Amino acid sequence: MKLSKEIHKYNKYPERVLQFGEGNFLRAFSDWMIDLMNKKAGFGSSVVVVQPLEQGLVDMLNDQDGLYTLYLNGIKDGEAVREKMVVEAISRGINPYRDYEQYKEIASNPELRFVISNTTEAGIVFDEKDRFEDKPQKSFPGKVTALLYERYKEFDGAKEKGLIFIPCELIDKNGENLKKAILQYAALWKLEDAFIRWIEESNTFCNSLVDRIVPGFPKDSIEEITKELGYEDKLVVEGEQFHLWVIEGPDFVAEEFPADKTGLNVLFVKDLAPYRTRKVRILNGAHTSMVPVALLYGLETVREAVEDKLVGKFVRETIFDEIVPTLDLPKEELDYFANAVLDRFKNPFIKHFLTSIALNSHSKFETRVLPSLLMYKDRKGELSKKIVFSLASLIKLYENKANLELKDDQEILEMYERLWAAHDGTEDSIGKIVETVLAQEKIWKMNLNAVAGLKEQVCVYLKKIEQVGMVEAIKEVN
Ligand SMILES: NC(=O)c1ccc[n+]([C@@H]2O[C@H](COP(=O)([O-])OP(=O)(O)OC[C@H]3O[C@@H](n4cnc5c(N)ncnc54)[C@H](O)[C@@H]3O)[C@@H](O)[C@H]2O)c1
Ligand SMILES: O=P(O)(O)OC[C@@H](O)[C@@H](O)[C@H](O)[C@H](O)CO
Repeated sequence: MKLSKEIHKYNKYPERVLQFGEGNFLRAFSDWMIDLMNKKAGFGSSVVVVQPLEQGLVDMLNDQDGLYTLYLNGIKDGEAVREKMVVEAISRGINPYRDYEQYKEIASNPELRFVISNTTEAGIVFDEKDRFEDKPQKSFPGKVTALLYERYKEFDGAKEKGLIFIPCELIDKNGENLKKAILQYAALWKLEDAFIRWIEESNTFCNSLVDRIVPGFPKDSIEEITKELGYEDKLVVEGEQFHLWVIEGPDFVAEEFPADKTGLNVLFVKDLAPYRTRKVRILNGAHTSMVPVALLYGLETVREAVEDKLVGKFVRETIFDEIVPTLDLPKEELDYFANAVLDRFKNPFIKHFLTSIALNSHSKFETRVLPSLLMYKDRKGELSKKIVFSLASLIKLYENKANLELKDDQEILEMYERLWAAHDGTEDSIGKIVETVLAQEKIWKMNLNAVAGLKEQVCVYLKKIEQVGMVEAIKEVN
């Protein structure tokens, strides 16, 4: 028996929320919150989900009438808990590549008010190849611009039909960047000035920062879970208990989106920059910098990494000695956050695979780790050893990318292919590999060979890893 409305009755509300992205994160985060807001704060809104890519999960979602089971595992009020619930927020999913008319009709729903998205770091982009006539446009902002134009025409530019955007992509100023891309499309497609004014004046683009560890589908334990549930659910999603959503926007957003009235950890603020920097540098920075080291060490999950004697020490010292000193918030606050993050990493109920965090490691290293390396050098006048060691490990990790099925930008994968194939084991050859990787301005937004001493230090560590393997090499920096 599969999960569906036949076995789980639920209320559908007007579709007031449009969601781009049907991935694990939103289903374990904002959809869960909207479900609670419907049940506890009279929000009265269903979510219509649009699949941003041609391939995706909306068929599966529709097959289960928008329902899925969420497990929230972790520590709540000091107690270990494993809660499960069926999330009822989603009314249906649409694949705009197949059902464009259905997608277009969303624009003329007078009750629509919010747009939530998570299209990964790659999603909020302007692609000048997108054309107005495309059905649909390739990029997420292209699709939204076309939809907004439909809405603008349908309601004659009525001010109250503007939408509130709360993007969840983990990029700086996600709301502002989405708006910028939409305005670029409006200009590219030569849409009228009045439409551009309507975007500017009647639509609201909030920046937001999300935080919840969501490992996703529990592939390891799905058989037991199915037995426990008594029904089949192809969209089970697992996340931790901890959650934080920081939303930067005008006051009326908090009134209209009553997440903070339901005991949820949702903050409406005027400036989210400090929250973002703290989270991205400490939590995501620790994740990204531990991945190559822990994988080469032979570990599989985040928990194993922080609980291992040597790798755990490496992770803690990276955070407290090399990341925290580069941040500007009060030290006690940073230490408190960092300790809480380490506790979250040790969550015994969550299996967070290092290989899943490894996806696109290079762009993550650039945004989440490199700023700490550069700031540390600036402030202390020397290199942060552990972060540099992590960079050397990253280069080594990509030698055997096929073993771990590492996914990254194709150009990056091809570069490593060439570099490692030409490697003859000599110091010169290591130097060549390191110099070439550090020179990739497309990845690092600068030539890292310009950082004094960096190339030499990466070479030293890479050579050590080559010679003695990670289990011994990590002792160099511990
Ligand atoms: N999983 C977590 O713990 C977590 C926590 C906070 C933030 N995030 C953010 O969420 C993202 C991953 O989401 P997920 O965990 O739901 O993964 P997922 O693979 O389940 O979902 C990814 C979603 O992004 C869409 N997408 C992917 N590439 C796209 C592109 N180029 N254009 C438009 N849409 C695109 C997919 O269609 C899908 O809906 C990451 O970028 C991460 O920063 C994840
Ligand atoms: O989701 P990614 O792949 O961008 O990054 C991996 C993790 O660092 C990330 O998912 C964190 O668990 C999350 O950002 C916690 O809020």
